[in-house]
Amino acid sequence: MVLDQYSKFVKAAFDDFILPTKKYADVIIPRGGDNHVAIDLIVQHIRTKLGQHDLCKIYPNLYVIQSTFQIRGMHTLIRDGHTTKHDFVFYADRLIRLVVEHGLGHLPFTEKQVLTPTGSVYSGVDFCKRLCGVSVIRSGESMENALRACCKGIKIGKILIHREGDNGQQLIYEKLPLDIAERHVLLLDPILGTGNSAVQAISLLLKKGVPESNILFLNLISAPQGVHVVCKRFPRIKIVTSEIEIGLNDDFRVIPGMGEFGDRYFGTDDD
Ligand SMILES: O=P(O)(O)OC[C@H]1O[C@H](OP(=O)(O)OP(=O)(O)O)[C@H](O)[C@@H]1O
Repeated sequence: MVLDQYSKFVKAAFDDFILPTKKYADVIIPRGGDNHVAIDLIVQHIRTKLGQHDLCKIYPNLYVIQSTFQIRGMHTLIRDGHTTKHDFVFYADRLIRLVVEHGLGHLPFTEKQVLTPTGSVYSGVDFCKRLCGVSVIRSGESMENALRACCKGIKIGKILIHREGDNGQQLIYEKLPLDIAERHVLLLDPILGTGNSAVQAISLLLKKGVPESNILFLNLISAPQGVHVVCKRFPRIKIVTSEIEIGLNDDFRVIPGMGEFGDRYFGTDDD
């Protein structure tokens, strides 16, 4: 029942977009009992969605992939702390594949005509050829398979950045294709938190001669703080993400987030 009202509420809030959400929630679902928790969750969700909408308006190079119930379902599973490693990897991989495919859609293309078996001409496009991936070790490596599955034989470079809290970022290791400056670069890291790791990684790519507009940063979740930091500093890079988060906690971890992505994906957590 509450969910039904919630759907109507979400639709109305988005249709009108000007409704003061909390007040509206109070009117639709009277407070009291379990509804109190439901309202808070709804308000939190709407705030995130409205914030996401605002961020995309502020930064035209930020792309949040269109949400569907399948995508919400995948997020629900990978964010659930009780999800098994096997399921976490399976659903993270599904989401990553979607983000990668979406990201590739932002690459330039050339027009191409082909002759179909019926003898007709099909006016299509040719894929952008000069590409490479760069994964931020370690979590970014989880995105390499999806990129390889979409781009046959793609070169993939690596960057290792040591992270401590909200600062202390330090570049430890890098191995990049020698001709990276002539390529479009798909930067891979599932989490954008404070943005400090991304700033380090992007700065290195720029130092190697990659034009800012040739960088596409692909991630699963982005905290608004990280989006502000990256988009303000590098206004020409594109960010493709699947969800915008509420923010960061006192430890500079993304919330609601999904915990330590690398540990959960590679099975190095304690469980
Ligand atoms: O935006 P930031 O605040 O810099 O945080 C994001 C970084 O944190 C995570 O890596 P983590 O340091 O947890 O290492 P891991 O990939 O080895 O798990 C993530 O994969 C990013 O690289």
